[in-house]
Amino acid sequence: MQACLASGWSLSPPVLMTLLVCFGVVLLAHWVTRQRDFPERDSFILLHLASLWWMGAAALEMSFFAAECKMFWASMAWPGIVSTPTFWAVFLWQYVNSMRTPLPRSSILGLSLVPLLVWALALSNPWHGLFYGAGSAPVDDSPGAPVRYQHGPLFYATAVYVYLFMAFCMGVVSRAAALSQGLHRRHYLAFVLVTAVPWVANVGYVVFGWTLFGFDPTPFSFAFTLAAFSWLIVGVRLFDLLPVARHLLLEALLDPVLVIDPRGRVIEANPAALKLAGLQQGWQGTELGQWPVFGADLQRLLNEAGEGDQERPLTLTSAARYYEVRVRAIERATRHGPTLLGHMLYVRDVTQRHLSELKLAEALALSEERLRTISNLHEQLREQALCDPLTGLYNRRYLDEFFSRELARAQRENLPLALALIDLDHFKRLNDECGHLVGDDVLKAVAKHLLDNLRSTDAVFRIGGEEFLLILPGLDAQAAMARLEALRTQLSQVGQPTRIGTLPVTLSAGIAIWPAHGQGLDSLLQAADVALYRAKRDGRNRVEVALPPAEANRAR
Ligand SMILES: Nc1nc2c(ncn2[C@@H]2O[C@H](COP(=O)(O)OP(=O)(O)OP(=O)(O)O)[C@@H](O)[C@H]2O)c(=O)[nH]1
Repeated sequence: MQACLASGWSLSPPVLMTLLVCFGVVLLAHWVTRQRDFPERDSFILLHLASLWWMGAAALEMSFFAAECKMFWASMAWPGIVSTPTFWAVFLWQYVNSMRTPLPRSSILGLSLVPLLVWALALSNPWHGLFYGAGSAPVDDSPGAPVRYQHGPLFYATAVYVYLFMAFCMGVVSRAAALSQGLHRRHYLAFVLVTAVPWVANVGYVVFGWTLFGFDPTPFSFAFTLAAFSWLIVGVRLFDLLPVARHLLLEALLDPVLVIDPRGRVIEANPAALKLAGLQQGWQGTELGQWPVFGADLQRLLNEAGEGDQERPLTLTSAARYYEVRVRAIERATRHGPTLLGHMLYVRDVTQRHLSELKLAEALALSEERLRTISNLHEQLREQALCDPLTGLYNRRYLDEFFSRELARAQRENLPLALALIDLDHFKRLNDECGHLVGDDVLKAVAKHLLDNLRSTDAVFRIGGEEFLLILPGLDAQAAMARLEALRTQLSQVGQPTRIGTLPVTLSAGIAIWPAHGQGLDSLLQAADVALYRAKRDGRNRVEVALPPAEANRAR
């Protein structure tokens, strides 16, 4: 060093410019170390330390006049030259894959082996001459003239090694740019550019002999790299804004979120998830199934989840809370299709909604029950409105509805329809002699007698005090006569039970047939009434059929 200083040196503009870039890199690296959350910080700093080394050695090479001093510092630059693309590749790989874990020391050491080996080979060049050939000499006789190097096989082997890393870097960011969209794509394209400029400068120097101020232009291209990184980091805040924003978002979420790797280990959990599990630290990398409170349940859901997004209910009986778990596969697109990187579990607390749903279902069941009661009551009311309270028989109100239906059926089926008007004989006398209550008993007994002897298609109505009406679908005069005669005979043969014992009761009846004796209810009732009158007149305890209309008119 003393000898080199003695042989002369100068701080030429290229040297000053390189030192300025070095200063900028130091400032940037310092700024990065002070950031709270800077992903891939280690590899980023190592990358810049390597480039700093490279530029420092290049600055010394440019400043010293003696050719042997220049060659010494050119050899000294090699650890930086080889480490720069190495850690550049590591940084990009971590950045593109969002790897937040720091680089292990063993990896740093392993990746430093080749740069150290190359350094040793470069420094020992005077003995083997495999790095720079004997033809390496200053370009002219001027003091401090740059050395034009004759590159040996070890130089080219190292260049290939370095270019493999650079090619890897280009591949990683180009692919990331192709697979991403919008802002992310623009960021990745910026990385493509930052990677391409030093590489192009170096390829130009090695293959085409490009030089800047007579030197390898690569260290000077770091001025561009520095400017680009400063812009990306300080201007766009690329490295801290997006990850920090994502991190803050995850922290701010009130719902628990967990990220699980393909081996079922929790690699990320937001504060809500930790709170629910009652964990604080030491959870990273632990098995999801072992997590307290919900681990086993979530693991089961995860095992059951198939392809694509799934939404599943989860009830934590211990906490009396209800959740909905969204299981989302995290995949990376590869040439051979998507590769599973893990799963994201988004656990949404739906207790409030679930309880409301339960309450709603309860209210719904209650209103259904009430509706059933109301409709039963309605039915009862209708029954009561249409039935006679004493005998339980249909009353006059239901007669119109029933008759219209039966008449329509008779018309449709072309069948006769019989009406029989029944009146108890001397009922007034019975009432007077035995009392009204006994009269009621008789009315009930007669109603029962009529009901007991009806077909399912027939109907019986109480249409007046002791007056009943039978509607007998499908019966002509003869058949109706036979039915009424049977009813009358049976009634007259047995006494009717009352509160004072059995009492003899007889009835008289008048029959009218549709369509022979009338077309509507009124005309048929009138015809039956006339026939009943005849039965009463002719001695009671009789059944009479209405006369044909022509004969009836004559009889009037
Ligand atoms: N117990 C009782 N009697 C009633 C009821 N409705 C009407 N009556 C009585 O029924 C009797 C009807 O008598 P009437 O139609 O005049 O004639 P009747 O005594 O039956 O004589 P005929 O019909 O000519 O055989 C009256 O005494 C009414 O008070 C009732 O709901 N209960």
